[in-house]
Amino acid sequence: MADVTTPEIAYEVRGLTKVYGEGAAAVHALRGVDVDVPRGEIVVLLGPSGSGKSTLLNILGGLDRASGGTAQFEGRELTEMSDTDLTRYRRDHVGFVFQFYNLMPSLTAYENVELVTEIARDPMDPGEALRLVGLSERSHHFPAQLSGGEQQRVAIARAIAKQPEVLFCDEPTGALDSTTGRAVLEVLRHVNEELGATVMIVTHAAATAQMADRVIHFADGAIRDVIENKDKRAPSEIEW
Ligand SMILES: Nc1ncnc2c1ncn2[C@@H]1O[C@H](COP(=O)(O)OP(=O)(O)OP(=O)(O)O)[C@@H](O)[C@H]1O
Repeated sequence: MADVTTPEIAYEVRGLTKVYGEGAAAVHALRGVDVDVPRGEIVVLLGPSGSGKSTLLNILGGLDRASGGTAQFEGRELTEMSDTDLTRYRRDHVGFVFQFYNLMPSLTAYENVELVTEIARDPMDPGEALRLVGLSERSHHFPAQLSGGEQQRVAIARAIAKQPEVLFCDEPTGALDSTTGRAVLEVLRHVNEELGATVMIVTHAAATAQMADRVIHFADGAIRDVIENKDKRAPSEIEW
């Protein structure tokens, strides 16, 4: 039975700002962002280049720090955490997938995943992570022997192997053709359903919004609107 005390909101963000640089060179990447991210949802962030999507993702993922405002993860204030606590938060609770896969070329798919499971608090078996992304057959291949889509699936396996509550994906299909990109999105949907992980995806591929529970539109460092998607589709049904 579900724990009734478990908060249903993964992230509660209020008045979040981020300024890079100072004085005349200052860039206001976030100008006061308010948003709630419910647990277990697929959330897609859309908006023009430079509108602040990655900045928000990086702050929520503990890779960067806000300049002002608050951001709570399940009731814990990220903006007030020490560097040590933020590192622990990153290690124990969140996984990242980027446009470029950042795999170790000298290690097999299995070993790339294992690298993370060796230091994780409650990891799944690397073989299980690779099975979840449909790559059991290629476990012992090196990155150079895998296609772009397969390499991205290894990167996803590596990110989910530590069983994160949240999976952050920044342009996960940016380097892939639409068919391969769709297969990678299918893996993300599978991860969301199988592990119950909240999945946040920054993308320029606006059609990705069709698979989201919630779509956040950014413009000029702020959220323009948040739309609940009542007609959520499987990636295989997305119209590009
Ligand atoms: N480390 C940094 N130093 C200085 N400015 C930065 C830094 N990171 C981001 N910015 C600036 O902050 C603004 C928001 O950038 P961000 O990467 O969040 O936008 P984005 O919406 O994700 O864009 P894209 O879709 O192109 O990835 C941009 O003007 C960017 O140039």
